[in-house]
Amino acid sequence: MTPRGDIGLAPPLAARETVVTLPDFLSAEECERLTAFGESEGMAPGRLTGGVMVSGIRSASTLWLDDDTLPWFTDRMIEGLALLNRRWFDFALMGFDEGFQLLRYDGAADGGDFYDWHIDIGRKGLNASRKLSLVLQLSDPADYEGGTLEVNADGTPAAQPLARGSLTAFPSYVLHRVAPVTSGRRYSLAAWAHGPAFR
Ligand SMILES: O=C(O)CCC(=O)C(=O)O
Ligand SMILES: [Fe+2]
Repeated sequence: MTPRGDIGLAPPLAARETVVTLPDFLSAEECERLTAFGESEGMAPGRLTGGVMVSGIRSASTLWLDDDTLPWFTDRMIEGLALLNRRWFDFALMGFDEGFQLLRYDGAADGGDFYDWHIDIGRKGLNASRKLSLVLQLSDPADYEGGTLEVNADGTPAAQPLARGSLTAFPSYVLHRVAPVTSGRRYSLAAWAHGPAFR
């Protein structure tokens, strides 16, 4: 029977994956450039998500970067996104419509900064068109304890690689969290590729 419509016509992928990490996406020196930039601009502490106060969901300091803030970094992210999407996701994507969010999680023995279980797709504005989430590990894992990014795609939380400079990608409808940082300081950067609704 001849398939109707475009079913079965997806381009060849390396594999279909839910969570993919590119190790060594950035060098240690490039990670340092990003965190130093964040500190020079000032990172605002807060418990914000989607511009709304949601006390208890997230505690972290943040700074938004526009696509023209650090052009070298934007170029790298576009390259990384193209590679990830071509090889593993094959989503219809338009771009990084909301820039990039630099995050700082400060540790405390009695419960430091964290980001509790959530998905990145929201109901309103740009949050509604998020499709692929990207998380960049900017700290040396020796600099903090706790703070592991866990992704729960199949009922079991899976700890993602901590290595500095690695880039982890997963669909924005997948549950994930950052465990509380119990000592030291962890920096990361989150980005979202947007596009037309899943169908
Ligand atoms: O900091 C991280 O590792 C993840 C951040 C995150 O999940 C988010 O900003 O939506
Ligand atoms: Fe998230």
